[in-house]
Amino acid sequence: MATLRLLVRHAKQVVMVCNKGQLALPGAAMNQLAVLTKSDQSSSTGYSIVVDNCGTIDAIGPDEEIDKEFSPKDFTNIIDATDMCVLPGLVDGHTHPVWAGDRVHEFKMKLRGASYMEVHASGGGINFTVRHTRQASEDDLYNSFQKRASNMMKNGTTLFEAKSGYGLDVDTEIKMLRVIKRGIDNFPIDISATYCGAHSVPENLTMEEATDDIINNQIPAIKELIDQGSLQVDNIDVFCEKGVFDVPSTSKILKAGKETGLALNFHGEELHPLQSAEMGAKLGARAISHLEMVSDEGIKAMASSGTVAVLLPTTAYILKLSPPPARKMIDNGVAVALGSDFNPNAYCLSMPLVMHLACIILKMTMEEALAAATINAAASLGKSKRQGSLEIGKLGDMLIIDAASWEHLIYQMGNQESLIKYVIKGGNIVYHR
Ligand SMILES: N=CN[C@@H](CCC(=O)O)C(=O)O
Ligand SMILES: [Zn+2]
Repeated sequence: MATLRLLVRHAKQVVMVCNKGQLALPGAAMNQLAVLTKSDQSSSTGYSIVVDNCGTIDAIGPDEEIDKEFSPKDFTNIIDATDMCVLPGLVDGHTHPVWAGDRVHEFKMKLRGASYMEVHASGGGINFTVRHTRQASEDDLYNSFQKRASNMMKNGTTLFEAKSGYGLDVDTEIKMLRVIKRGIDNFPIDISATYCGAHSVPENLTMEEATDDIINNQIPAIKELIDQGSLQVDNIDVFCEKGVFDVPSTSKILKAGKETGLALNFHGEELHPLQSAEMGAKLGARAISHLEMVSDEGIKAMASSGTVAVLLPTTAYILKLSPPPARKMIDNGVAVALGSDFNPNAYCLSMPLVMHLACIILKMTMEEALAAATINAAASLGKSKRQGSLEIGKLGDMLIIDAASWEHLIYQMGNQESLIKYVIKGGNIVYHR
């Protein structure tokens, strides 16, 4: 009877990312990754990883040491990773994966020069998707959500953040959160759920009325369903932007979410500098996304509060924005994470492509990009005690890639999923090609 779930052996490289139980890698630490590499001169056959029947990593080390302690007959599954590299499962810190109504027509408008806010102000953008999402059935939303999540998994994601926010009324927001809950209950990979009822001001309300509806109707209704166990919600989000929710309204909504037990994780400083990073840091936000326009003071405030910066290179790419100052953030000691920002404006489900874009557009090193897409993204979701690195005591969430070194996952521009041989969640093989 096998007492252990998985043995991966003979790996050429094991990228642990960190090996001292760090909960995040801020600033310069993002460049110091823990990597085990078999040297060509060594007589060793490579590195092994042992995952127990609870899905936890029990041992990592040279094959010869692991072979002394464990026997192949102890394992349900054994993977021969000769000439392959093992990395932690990727973590996507920011996605909008539940919606109906794609916006391919807006891509055309933007190519002709329309800005994101011009499209938004003319009734397109988020509000276009809201109209379609309100009409869609929960089953239809779930089916498309499932396809998107499975695409993320094939691209190496083992944990992702998923937002509501295309409902903007209590019934549709709850419908979206129910779709996410079905995903949490049924998908093999993990999901951190975010309530984002303040993603846009609904067409029939003012910002003040929308703020009031969120605080006095939506949050209490969602709290009741969380308490009954029919919803699971981890974070609260607001799109804090000129013409959407201003800083005082954002702060009120975030405080109401915090009182309900939700972690603060919001959109800030994307198109206009509003000092929302300073406000978020003061409120103890766990993460702020976008930050294209963050000020030096905002960066310092986030470094001191330990607020993770979730950067989204797909947005800067597709909207031709000046990118967020990633270098300045890292130089000032901020923990930078990455997200795909998958949404009908930025249709990207691949974290390897996001890491590639982070290197080119945000001028990050490959080490920084990997730290940002693993341990720091896990920290942005409060999950880094168990996820985001390959260490004893953490979950056996990993990728095995068929490449000469881990950097190939970032270096290749597109089609990186062809390198991914196995995606493993808690020691279970959830995808194999
Ligand atoms: N900026 C706000 N929200 C999304 C876009 C959502 C949409 O356009 O549908 C973002 O993070 O990029
Ligand atoms: Zn977003």
